[in-house]
Amino acid sequence: MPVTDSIDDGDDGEDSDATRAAGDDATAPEGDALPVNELFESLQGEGKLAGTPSVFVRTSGCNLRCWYCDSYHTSWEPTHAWMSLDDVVAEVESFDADHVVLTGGEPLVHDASETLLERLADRGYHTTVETNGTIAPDAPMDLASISPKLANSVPTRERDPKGDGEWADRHDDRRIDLDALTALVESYDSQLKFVVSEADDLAEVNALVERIRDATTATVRDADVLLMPEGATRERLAETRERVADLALEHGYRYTPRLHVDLWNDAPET
Ligand SMILES: C[S@@+](CC[C@H](N)C(=O)[O-])C[C@H]1O[C@@H](n2cnc3c(N)ncnc32)[C@H](O)[C@@H]1O
Ligand SMILES: Nc1nc2[nH]cc(C(=O)O)c2c(=O)[nH]1
Ligand code: SF4
Ligand SMILES: [Mg+2]
Repeated sequence: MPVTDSIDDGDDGEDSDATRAAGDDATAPEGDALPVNELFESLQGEGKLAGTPSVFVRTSGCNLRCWYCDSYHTSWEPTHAWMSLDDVVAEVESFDADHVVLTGGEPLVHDASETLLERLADRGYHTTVETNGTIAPDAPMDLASISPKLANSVPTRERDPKGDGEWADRHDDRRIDLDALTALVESYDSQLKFVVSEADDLAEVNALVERIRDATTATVRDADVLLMPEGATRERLAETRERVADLALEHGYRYTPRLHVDLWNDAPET
């Protein structure tokens, strides 16, 4: 019997866009497997571990639609090949790096991501999960790299890469889940990595950090709050990064570069 596609955009029964765009590869195989958009070795470009040689496993499928998403083919038009977890682990092991970054898309929409994290932990890898913070998993990870989405991410009609604004309300309703954020910061070593475009974004960053602090007994230090300039290309980063660095200084948060964009612009597998 064919196995139902498990790419989940978070909609019960409404994942047909993700499924169709993936073509023949859309059908999940039997057994533990993930829809993988790309798997490569690079330097971690973002966050506390920036500069660390790492293997990146990028899954396809997301429950949000940030207008600026730099991984368009995992969210707006997901493409992938299904890989068994055996093959994912074997490919990870073919590289020298001892750090693995599980990203997407939103990797935590897939149950198999939890199994993959267990298998990587068993093999002694340091794992980072890049997540939008709307889903709290039950799996080992060494760093939860949480990127809660601000209002500046909403794909309004003017900003929607597909032009119709169809996702705006759904994205806005889903982008902040305080319970998931609280569970993540309580369960894991974590960083909160906000994509910032304008000075006005900081009021929302400050308010959300305070809400998270009020909701948890875990300590969220200013040094765990990172401001990352919005920009998928060198050209766009040249417009945002100095402003965002100044905002980090002003508010006492950390600034994180996007090393991979500085080095390799928007090339795939970097
Ligand atoms: C493609 S996302 C995948 C993981 C997860 N869905 C998330 O959003 O955290 C990886 C990282 O890239 C960031 N990102 C995506 N597009 C960006 C852009 N245009 N400028 C800056 N950061 C961006 C996200 O905020 C996240 O930290
Ligand atoms: N080099 C590099 N570092 C990254 N850190 C987080 C990334 C991501 O897309 O999640 C990423 C990425 O795409 N490339
Ligand atoms: S949550 Fe992450 S993968 Fe999903 S659309 Fe936003 S940036 Fe892209
Ligand atoms: Mg990236």
